[in-house]
Amino acid sequence: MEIVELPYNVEALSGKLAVPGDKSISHRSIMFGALAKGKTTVTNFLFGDDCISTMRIFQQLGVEIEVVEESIVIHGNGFDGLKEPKSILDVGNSGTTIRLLLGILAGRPFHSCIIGDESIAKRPMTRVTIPLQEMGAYIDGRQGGDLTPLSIRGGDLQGMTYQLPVASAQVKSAILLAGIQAQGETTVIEKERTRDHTERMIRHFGGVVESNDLTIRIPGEQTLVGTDVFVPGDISSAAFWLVAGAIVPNAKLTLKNVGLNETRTGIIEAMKKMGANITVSITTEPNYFEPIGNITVQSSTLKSTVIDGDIIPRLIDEIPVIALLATQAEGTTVIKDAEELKVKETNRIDTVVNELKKLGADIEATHDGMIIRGKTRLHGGCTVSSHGDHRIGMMLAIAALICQEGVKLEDTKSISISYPEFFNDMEKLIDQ
Ligand SMILES: O=C(O)C1=C[C@@H](OP(=O)(O)O)[C@@H](O)[C@H](O)C1
Ligand SMILES: C=C(OP(=O)(O)O)C(=O)O
Repeated sequence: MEIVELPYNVEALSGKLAVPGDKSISHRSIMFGALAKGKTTVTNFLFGDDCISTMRIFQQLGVEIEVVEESIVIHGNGFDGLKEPKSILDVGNSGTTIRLLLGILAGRPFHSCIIGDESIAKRPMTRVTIPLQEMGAYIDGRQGGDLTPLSIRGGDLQGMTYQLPVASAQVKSAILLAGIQAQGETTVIEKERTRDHTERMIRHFGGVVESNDLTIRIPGEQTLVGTDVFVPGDISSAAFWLVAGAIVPNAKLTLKNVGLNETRTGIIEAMKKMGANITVSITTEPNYFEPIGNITVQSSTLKSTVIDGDIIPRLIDEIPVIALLATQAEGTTVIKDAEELKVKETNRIDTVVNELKKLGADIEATHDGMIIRGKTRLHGGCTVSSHGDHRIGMMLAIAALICQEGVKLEDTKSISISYPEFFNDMEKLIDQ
């Protein structure tokens, strides 16, 4: 297993950086490009392992997808353009790929087998397979269709009304992707607002979907039309530099062209509440389908906070790095209502708590989050592990920047899931 010696005791960070394309939007750009009729060109696509898994799967489903210079060109032939795959579809480590794919395949009249890696094999799928079966798809898998390997044969879908039992954009999106192919209308009622990239992308590809607070309605049997997509920078990747900028002394960083969709900007609100010195400016035209802008962060004096309730889905993937931020805030920070962390790439409550403790943090796990007492000096002088979870690996690499002694990071390969250039970008910010 690869072990990397991380930079530590860093005294300054500076520079401007364009973080890689948004992972959620990159997945969807391939999917919608494949389902639309005509040509779609995607620029600033994230060439991370998860999005490459999505691209390969749609190629296996018979869609012509080419990489032209740094862009992706997709020649979609509509929903009927998807063909029965001759081999198993492997989603790798990607929860977004498997759950949205199930929604798409639910309406296709053929059989597919789906597998993923060891982490995917533990992640719950009945949250999507139950509603999709109710709409008319045939799905089976280990433990009553909850775990991979899964097999699916799409059916003639009927629209339905479904109240989401969990706040999950992946579940919402799977049902919308089935609903857009079904007979009649489908209504999804969310528990809390989650990222709305699927809804925005349906409209961007000429489709119809109505959202009113927590209720989303989609008419069935729609046709989508190919279009161009510029993928905004990923705020979930920018999050690592936002926290680095706030906790490293003498830091001033600007992150350019970051997606600022309000269903994703919880981290900016939480950091501001903690006293972080952050400024944001939107740079896109008001009618672009996703808002984009620049964020500047500087070294900050931080205070503790409570993070709970409906902000959780708006910063769910940033909680590991927010926990690190809280170790540098004066007082006790409480993160709750975040049980969903247990079913990510790892159980992120346990991995965050165990790994940050090794570095000297005062942090404890609760049933739905964590409690962090600050401000602590992180000592380092040990080996930590990503446990194969990209967000844990990057959070630990940022933690090392403020450690007194060297830190070794085990299992760094996972970082290429969402941020293949992470260590190069880190070097740029330390060097300048
Ligand atoms: O729809 C998406 O692109 C995602 C939704 C979230 O998952 P859940 O829907 O399981 O909350 C998030 O954690 C994941 O990284 C990406
Ligand atoms: C949870 C994540 O992704 P996914 O669910 O797509 O594996 C993530 O990127 O943090």
